[in-house]
Amino acid sequence: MLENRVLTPSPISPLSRAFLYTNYQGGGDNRNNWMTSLFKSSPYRRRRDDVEAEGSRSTDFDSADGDSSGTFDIPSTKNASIDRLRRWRQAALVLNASRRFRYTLDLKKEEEKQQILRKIRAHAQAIRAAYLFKEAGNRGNGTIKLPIPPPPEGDFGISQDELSTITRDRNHHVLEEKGGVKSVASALKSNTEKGICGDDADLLKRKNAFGSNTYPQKKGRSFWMFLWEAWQDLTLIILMIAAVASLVLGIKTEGIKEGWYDGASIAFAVILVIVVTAISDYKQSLQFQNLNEEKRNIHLEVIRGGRRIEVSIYDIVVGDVIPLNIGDQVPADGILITGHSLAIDESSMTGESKIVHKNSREPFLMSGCKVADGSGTMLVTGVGINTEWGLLMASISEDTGEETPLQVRLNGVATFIGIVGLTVALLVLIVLLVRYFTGHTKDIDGTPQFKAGKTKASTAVDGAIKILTVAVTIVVVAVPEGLPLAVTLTLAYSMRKMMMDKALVRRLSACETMGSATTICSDKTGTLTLNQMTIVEAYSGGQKIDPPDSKSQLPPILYSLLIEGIAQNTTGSVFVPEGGGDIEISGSPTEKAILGWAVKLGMNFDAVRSESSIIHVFPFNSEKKKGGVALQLPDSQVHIHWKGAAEIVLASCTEYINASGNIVPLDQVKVSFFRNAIEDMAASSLRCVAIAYRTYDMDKVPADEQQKTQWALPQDDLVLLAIVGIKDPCRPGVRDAVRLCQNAGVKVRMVTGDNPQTAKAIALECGILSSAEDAVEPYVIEGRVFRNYSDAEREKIAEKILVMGRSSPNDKLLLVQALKRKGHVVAVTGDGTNDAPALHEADIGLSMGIQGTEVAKESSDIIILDDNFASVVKVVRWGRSVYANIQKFIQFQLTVNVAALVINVVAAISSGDVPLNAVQLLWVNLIMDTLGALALATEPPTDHLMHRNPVGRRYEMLK
Ligand SMILES: Nc1ncnc2c1ncn2[C@@H]1O[C@H](COP(=O)(O)OP(=O)(O)OP(=O)(O)O)[C@@H](O)[C@H]1O
Ligand SMILES: [Ca+2]
Repeated sequence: MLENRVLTPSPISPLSRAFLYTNYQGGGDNRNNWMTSLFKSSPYRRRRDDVEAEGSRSTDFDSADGDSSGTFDIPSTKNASIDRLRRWRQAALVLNASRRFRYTLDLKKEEEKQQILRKIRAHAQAIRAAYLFKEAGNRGNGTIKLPIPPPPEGDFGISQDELSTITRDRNHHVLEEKGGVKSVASALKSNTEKGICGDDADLLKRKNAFGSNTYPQKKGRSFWMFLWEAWQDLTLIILMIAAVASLVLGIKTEGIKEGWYDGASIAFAVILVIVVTAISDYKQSLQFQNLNEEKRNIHLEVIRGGRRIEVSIYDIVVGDVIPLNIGDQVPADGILITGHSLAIDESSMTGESKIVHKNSREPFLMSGCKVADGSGTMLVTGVGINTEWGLLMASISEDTGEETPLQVRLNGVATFIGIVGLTVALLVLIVLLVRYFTGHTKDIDGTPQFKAGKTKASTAVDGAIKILTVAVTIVVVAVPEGLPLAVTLTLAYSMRKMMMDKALVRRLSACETMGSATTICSDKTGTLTLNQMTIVEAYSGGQKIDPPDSKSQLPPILYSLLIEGIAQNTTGSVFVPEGGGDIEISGSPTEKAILGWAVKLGMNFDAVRSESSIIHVFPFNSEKKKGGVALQLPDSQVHIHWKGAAEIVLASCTEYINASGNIVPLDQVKVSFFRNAIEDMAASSLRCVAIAYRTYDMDKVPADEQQKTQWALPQDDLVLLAIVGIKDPCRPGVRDAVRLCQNAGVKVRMVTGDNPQTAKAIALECGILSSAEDAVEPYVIEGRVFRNYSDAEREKIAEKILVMGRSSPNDKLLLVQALKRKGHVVAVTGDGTNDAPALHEADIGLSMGIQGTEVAKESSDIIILDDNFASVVKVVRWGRSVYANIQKFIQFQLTVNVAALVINVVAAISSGDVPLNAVQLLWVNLIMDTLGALALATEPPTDHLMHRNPVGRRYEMLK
């Protein structure tokens, strides 16, 4: 059971408190009903894109070859309509809908969530009050105590109520009255630049005054619920009736001492089945709850005491200053402090997929939304239950309502087998009845059991019931109830094991799909390499700087421009502890490498940053492969700095600063000098970044705030300042992992944003390319070339591509589509926000746990927690073992089922009696279905699995 996450009662506004008092009459339950009716009352319109979003995650279950042939298809597209799923569900003979489809995509729950959201928006205050009330009721153990928190302000200059009015109601007036975001920050004893001081006492004080960023979790279903559900199974109910009948019959015919055996052992068998099923289901629901916990526990950076530290989202407090970057989730309600081209996707909260630009006129940020573009910092003003997100999270229980394609298909198989069993049982029933009533069924001494006119009616009925019990038992044996159980068990087991291997499974179906993957398109940076970057080569002033951090080789004017560009044109930061100690550099690995180099060159980060002010930012993105910033200097000069992929930035340069500090034109000779330098560095697997700048007229800078946000920074006629080569070593073990994949028939392709030469060098290093001779088109291709092909051409060469360099996220998507059209089962890794489409399109999307953005994680099926390619390969292994185990289980089931059925049918027809009686059959079945499932489902994978070719899109389970 999940413990309640709220430790301290969150403070509530006077209004809510008034509400509590006026409504306090009947206790917690009333509140509950009132709330559910509130949630229920609005008519619900389902949004089309919601359905599609889910539909695209579900699979295409229509297949020409039915289940009877034993052939299965991995659906070729994720974009099957949800209706098909529905149809399929209705088509199956459902013995117990609730049990069988527990892990099915739960449309109703989705609808519920949307409704709740809408209601929350309308009744936020009232619902919050109701929650706190219910909480208090629960805590008080029946005796209801009203939560009267200490004065909410504590010793802060502003109350939660006022903060809520500002942020939640988007009230500009109150914000202005309070003196803007800076004054609000100081009222919260925070600082818009340095954040809160963040020691334990401070954090505690904030949690007491404003609550913590947690919400009461809806409790999962109890064990008794699972027991209750497990027992509502048609077969089990029939068996229960059979047990009672047998008990009555037995006692009547053989007396109380001996006659209870049969009935009781049937009953015992049934109880055992129910308990095992319930325990297994319950354990799985706990596992899913843990997984959800894990999924929600996002780690993010906050600025405390001027230094960036990583904390869990649950530890965010009011007053915190949080840097926001593209792909992040807004972790709490807040006000924007500074932002550049910041755009927020509010669709998860408002339901409209609209990107909202945030600036000083529209500074209110809502928890749970995603950063679609740009960057900024925010001041937290509301956490936990005081935000709409918190309320939403508190009101929905997240049961992973998913059934995987394999489960759905195997349900079909189970149904088919069930129908065969039913037919056979009917046959046996008829044969036995006919034999019995025609006097062909004889006792051991040879006298017929039934003689027309002589046998008593009650004896005849007894005889008929016995025959009926045999028939029922045959049905029960034939129906492989254990099959869905086995599949769920296998999936849950491999999911748990994958977790230990650093893969967090977001979608259960990914476990099985991964087993049939035929190709993996992997990122380079961070996945195949360590993502620990350092600058090892540098070119500046028209020459090579050796060693790269020798400041003396740089003319002063070049040095100061370079340092200015690096310090201002970055999303990272440098923290110098006051009392001495190691300098802390934070940011993306590339940024860290460049900042680290500048620090070694003698940069004083804070000092350089205070010398000029930022007018406008063009954030780095993987599409353009460069990022820029416009600076205003004290003398009203404007500098525009660019930093990005070396050959791209170099192409925009017309001048450079030479060794004596003069700006000189970049002639043909110098251009080829720099080009060669880039190629040399790339060939030794270095990532190349160029830094350049230009001056600009202040008059031409748009004065209007609105126009400025649209301003495209001038990006030509640049002056080259430096080109650096960054080393990012290959991960140890990647070479072996790649080889393992190749042996297993899974082709590994590298899709990277880096220079094709760099990509080639790394690909050779980790074995994706076997020799330098292979490193030619089409095996190695540039994103731009691939992009410009027609669909048909792309399809033709896609299979050959091993390395794609200088690719944009869209190229990745094109490659995935082409490969899928060729019939591949494609796994794709990605970390960036714009990798989301490719991750979504792929059969299995894998996102990176460390470097991955929230957006990428949400579009993925599996999160690789350690960003390591070797973990991806482990997932393949586990995926394959899912198939192997289910195959074994089906073989085992069929063997026993067929044997039992054949023996009984033959015997019934030839001798009128069955050699295996109901109790015996039942126990065989019991062991087979439950314990057999337990045993076979949890077989670990063997190395043998990785020497086979992948099953691919078509595979056979029953042969
Ligand atoms: N922060 C940055 N500032 C400026 N340039 C950068 C930055 N990060 C990367 N680059 C440049 O952009 C190029 C590619 O970046 P991109 O984000 O597309 O690839 P990546 O995602 O880092 O690599 P991969 O696709 O292998 O994971 C790099 O080769 C580098 O030259
Ligand atoms: Ca069975």
